[in-house]
Amino acid sequence: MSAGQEDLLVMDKASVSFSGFRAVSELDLTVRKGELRCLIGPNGAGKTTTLDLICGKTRLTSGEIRFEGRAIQKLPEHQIARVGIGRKFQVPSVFRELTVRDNLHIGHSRRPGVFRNLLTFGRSADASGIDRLAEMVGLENELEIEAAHLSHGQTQWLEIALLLAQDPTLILMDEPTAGMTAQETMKTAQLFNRLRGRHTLVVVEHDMGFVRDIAETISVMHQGRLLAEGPISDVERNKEVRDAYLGSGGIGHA
Ligand SMILES: Nc1ncnc2c1ncn2[C@@H]1O[C@H](COP(=O)(O)OP(=O)(O)OP(=O)(O)O)[C@@H](O)[C@H]1O
Repeated sequence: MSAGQEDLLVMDKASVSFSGFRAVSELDLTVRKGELRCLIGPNGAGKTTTLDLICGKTRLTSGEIRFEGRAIQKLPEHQIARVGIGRKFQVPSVFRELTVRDNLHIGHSRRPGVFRNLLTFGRSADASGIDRLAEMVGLENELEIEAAHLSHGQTQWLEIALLLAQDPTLILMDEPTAGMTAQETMKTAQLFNRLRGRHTLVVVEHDMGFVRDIAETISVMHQGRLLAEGPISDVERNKEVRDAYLGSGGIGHA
């Protein structure tokens, strides 16, 4: 893909080696502003490592990562977060003993640092912002429930709301539907479709039904490299992708 004004994230021949093993190899990946990009591929393809490289958790061995035109690969992780890249990890970080409303209250403050947020806790509620966030993730009826009593899916949605509260320009998510019921997965697809265009998302997923419901462009990784990229119909037809990942039964059988 050629460089354009709307390119938000550009990985340019990004590589990382662990003790000589190339987990990501000369990866070129361009994500445009407002895009919802799915990253798929077999186990060990380098998908999580790619997210780690973007958010600065893992350092590039060679290559470059540009965000809004600026090279970020040498910035420390907290500064990468500050320039507008947010990552949702699988391990929940919600306050389990607090209600959904109180969790969102803490997350909603734009002031950096949880401790400062705790200091202002209860004094400067932005109720409408909290209600909007809760509605966005489908937790508007759970606002007074303690986070400890939420289902797995609801906890994940609260995590997403806490991330949205930080208003990152680019959101990275690793297997957001892992452990969810079929109904929760469906609701998560609806949520992602609501986020489409408002945020830029890079989502690593194995659940191909979910990918089918949300994806515009899919990037397929295999052995640290980009194997294919394009709309789901193109990716599904690609012989190399079928051989490496999807199998002969098509994308619904991955
Ligand atoms: N810190 C590390 N040290 C050594 N090897 C690593 C490290 N991180 C990842 N790897 C290796 O790099 C390869 C890519 O791993 P990665 O987790 O990125 O794959 P993935 O595509 O996300 O796989 P999965 O779908 O199973 O999560 C794997 O072979 C993994 O063992």
